[in-house]
Amino acid sequence: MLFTDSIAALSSGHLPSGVAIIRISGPHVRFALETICGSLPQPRLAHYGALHASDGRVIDKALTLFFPGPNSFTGEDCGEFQVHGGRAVVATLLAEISGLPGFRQAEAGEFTKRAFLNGKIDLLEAEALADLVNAETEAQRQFAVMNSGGAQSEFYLGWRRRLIHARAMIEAEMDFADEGDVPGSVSTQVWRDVKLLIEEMNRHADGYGKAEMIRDGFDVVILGAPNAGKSSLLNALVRREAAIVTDEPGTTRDLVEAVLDLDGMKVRITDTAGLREPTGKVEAIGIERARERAKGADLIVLLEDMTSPVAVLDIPAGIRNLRIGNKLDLSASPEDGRYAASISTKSGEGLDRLLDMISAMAGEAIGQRGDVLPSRLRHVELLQQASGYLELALSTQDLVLELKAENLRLASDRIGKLSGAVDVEDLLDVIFSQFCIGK
Ligand SMILES: Nc1nc2c(ncn2[C@@H]2O[C@H](COP(=O)(O)OP(=O)(O)OP(=O)(O)O)[C@@H](O)[C@H]2O)c(=O)[nH]1
Ligand SMILES: [K+]
Ligand SMILES: [Mg+2]
Repeated sequence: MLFTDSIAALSSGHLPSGVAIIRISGPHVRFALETICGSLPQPRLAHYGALHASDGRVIDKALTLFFPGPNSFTGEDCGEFQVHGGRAVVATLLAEISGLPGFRQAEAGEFTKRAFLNGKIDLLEAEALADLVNAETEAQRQFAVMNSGGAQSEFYLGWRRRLIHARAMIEAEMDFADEGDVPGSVSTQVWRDVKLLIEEMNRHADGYGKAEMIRDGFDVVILGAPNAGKSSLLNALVRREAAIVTDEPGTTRDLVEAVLDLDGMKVRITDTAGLREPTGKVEAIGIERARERAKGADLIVLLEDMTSPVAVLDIPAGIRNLRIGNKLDLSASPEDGRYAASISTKSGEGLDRLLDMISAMAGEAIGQRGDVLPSRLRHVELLQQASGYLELALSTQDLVLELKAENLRLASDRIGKLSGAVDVEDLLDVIFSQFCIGK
């Protein structure tokens, strides 16, 4: 695909910064570089020199790079100005570029969109690039870098090949059938593989929860009676005063959430109102929120003050929990078998052990690093549709081969939409608008 206009944007972060990178792409890039640098830099070699405005003023001395298409990120001619990251420098240069014929400011994700439309990357790789830009933890980075390198694409391509093969076999069988000679063993093998594919697709789609956990975090909710030390625990784990602590029971009313990077995994910790018979409206709502919030947790930490234990036992079913004893510094009998761990938020004793336990549980829930997982709800929906068509292909009456073949085609079409190999025009705006400007 050829675009007739050229785009420009600041691709580096907030200003002022040491260096700012302004990126341009499109058919007018050569002209822009010649005009602003005085001459076209050697392809892919940094050129150092003054950048000039149209009235002859020097804008800055900068490094300029030229990446001729099609061997560039977008597949078009691309350029990069690495200037000093002052607001006025960037504003002047951007205004200068925008004033050149054919240029306009890029929209969010437009460089990546052009890369996709020019066949440089597929849709899964584009989505993974967005994830890479947004990655905050090591697990997120590893997941994104693996997929931006094509791991997810290759995985689905394998399925698509098997489906195309199955369809070819069935269509061949249809031709044989006209001649009254049906090689039954071939089709038995094909349907066996289709059945296997359905299982593989469903299992893979189930992995979305793990991808969500990598992106949104492993969700830990602290529950316990008033004054158990829940807010103190949250503060100790995240090492800042995220929640108010007092010796007054019923201090915390609302949910207080903080995020932790634990061994490269994002972990969300939520402090809640102490559970008891509420003494007023606000506390009643707070306790209701605590109970609601706990239902969606990946792990509940049940905290008890060991010097006056009040066990909270009516926790939501089916969610893992750790019963933890607090105020070890005041406790006479620290080796209490009721608790998975004994801690003191005051002295810090036992906190590392608790963090190790949470980390192990998060690691187990997230699964092996390097697993290929569906990373968007879009993927899960297409996978479910594909496996639905395969179910239909299996269940359609044996003799209607045309129907079976059509359902195989629809399934492989859905898998093709994952990478954008099959028409996805309607999706593009949704996907690329989630990017930042300049990417
Ligand atoms: N000695 C000792 N005191 C603690 C410890 N942890 C918390 N406390 C104290 O216990 C009191 C209650 O602590 P909070 O963290 O507010 O307890 P909470 O469970 O959040 O209480 P609510 O929000 O009212 O439900 C405060 O006075 C804390 O300083 C501990 O490990 N040792
Ligand atoms: K309190
Ligand atoms: Mg509290």
